Amino acid sequence: MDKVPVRVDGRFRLGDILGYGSYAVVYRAWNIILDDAVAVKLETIMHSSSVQHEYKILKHLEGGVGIPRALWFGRESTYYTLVLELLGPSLHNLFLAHNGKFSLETVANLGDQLLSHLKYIHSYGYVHGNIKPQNIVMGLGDLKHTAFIIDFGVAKEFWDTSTSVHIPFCQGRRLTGTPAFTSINNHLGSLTYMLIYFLQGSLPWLTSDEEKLSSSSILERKVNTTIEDLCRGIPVEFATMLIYTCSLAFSEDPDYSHLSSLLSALSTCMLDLDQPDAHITHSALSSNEPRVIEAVPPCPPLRRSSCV
Ligand SMILES: Nc1ncnc2c1ncn2[C@@H]1O[C@H](COP(=O)(O)OP(=O)(O)OP(=O)(O)O)[C@@H](O)[C@H]1O
Repeated sequence: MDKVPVRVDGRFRLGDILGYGSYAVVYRAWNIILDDAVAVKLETIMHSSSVQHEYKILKHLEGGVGIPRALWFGRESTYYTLVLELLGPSLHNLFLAHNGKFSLETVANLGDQLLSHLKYIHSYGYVHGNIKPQNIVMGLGDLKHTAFIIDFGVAKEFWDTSTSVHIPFCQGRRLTGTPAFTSINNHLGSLTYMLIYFLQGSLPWLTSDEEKLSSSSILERKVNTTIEDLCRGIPVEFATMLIYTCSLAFSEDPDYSHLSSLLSALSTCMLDLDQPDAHITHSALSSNEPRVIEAVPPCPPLRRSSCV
């Protein structure tokens, strides 16, 4: 990385690193004029800029719950720079801090919030394209229970606003997103995988860090994993969600309220990620015990494990 500037746009003084991505490094920074903390994302200048693309989309989505505010975009020395509102820890980091499992209430609450954010993003004609634990962060202060979706670097318009037509289906395109969580047929599949991952503590196609699998090996493992195996021991609602999202046609509008009602039935309390996450307690289970998957409900032929 080239020498990192001390200040951006004369007013944002850079501090420690908050996180790394494949395109950019994100710093905590201080707005010396407003006396306010912000996040600054630096991307080395190349031909096209993913943070510029991200800025454009965030401005378009501005005001939505769970959408980070974009404060400034510009060039600073050899970097494209995006200044964002400062947010809290990612679900990836919180998951590690909670010993690799979240409670059912936490997962259902997160799922419900994220469904509503995805519905909002969808209503503006975009798909996020990279839903994974690193790209969901919690807010700070009064917003500490609000989940935010970050990193719109590979988000795409699926709706041609000039013609009001859904983009056509194309085969043979390179995979965008992250192989472990990506769901080729729809973005809701990635959300469902992520929720299952939080409950199960892993996914069958995830391996230890040492064993780096290629995208095609991950895909093969996904195709060979049945929904029964993936959802064993967790409430049947997650299998229902997966079957539903897998059955969606490329240009079909998802029924968000159906998915949300599945999760609301499981979410009876506030999300609390501050405390170490207690696993589902006996008392929580005894009154309104969620049904775990024993037999998977019928699903459309040939779709059973096609949600890759
Ligand atoms: N607004 C923010 N406030 C606090 N932390 C943030 C913020 N934006 C990003 N981060 C942290 O920085 C990390 C990397 O950010 P981001 O995912 O946007 O980078 P990227 O280069 O686009 O990543 P990717 O490789 O997934 O495309 C995040 O996982 C998060 O921990």
